[in-house]
Amino acid sequence: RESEEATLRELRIFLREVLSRIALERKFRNFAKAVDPEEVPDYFAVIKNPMDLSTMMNKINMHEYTSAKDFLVDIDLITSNALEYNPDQDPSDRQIRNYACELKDMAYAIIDAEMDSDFEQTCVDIATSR
Ligand SMILES: Cc1noc(C)c1-c1cc(NS(=O)(=O)c2ccccc2)cc(C(=O)O)c1
Repeated sequence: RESEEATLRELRIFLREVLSRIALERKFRNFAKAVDPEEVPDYFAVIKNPMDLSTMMNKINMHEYTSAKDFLVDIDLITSNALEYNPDQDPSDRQIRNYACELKDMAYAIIDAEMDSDFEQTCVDIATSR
């Protein structure tokens, strides 16, 4: 229905705005693009489901998110991948883990504060009705 398309359009506009705010932060620069196998040769042997902010922007534009919940699944993946690939005590592992946790917290905080729960439920209902 037209109104359903209007609702999903509004969701995409909101999710692009959330991603844009996150991607502005310098501390999240290593999550902005896919890990480069030239830079991190064994990454894709360890991490089976890579995810990054630019891939998420592409997924928004491909209409692959039908609710904020779907969007947060990929945010969680960015974070869990960073924790999995960078588990050691050394400062560089610890720093990327901290930034990954801050990215997750920022995404959840924005959505909890700015996403109307009725709007989210409407999005979920549209997805389940399809
Ligand atoms: C992400 C990520 N997950 O595990 C690790 C380890 C990283 C990660 C990846 C890179 N280099 S990269 O070429 O793949 C890249 C650069 C800029 C944006 C996105 C990726 C550098 C660093 C770093 O700390 O300097 C960390």
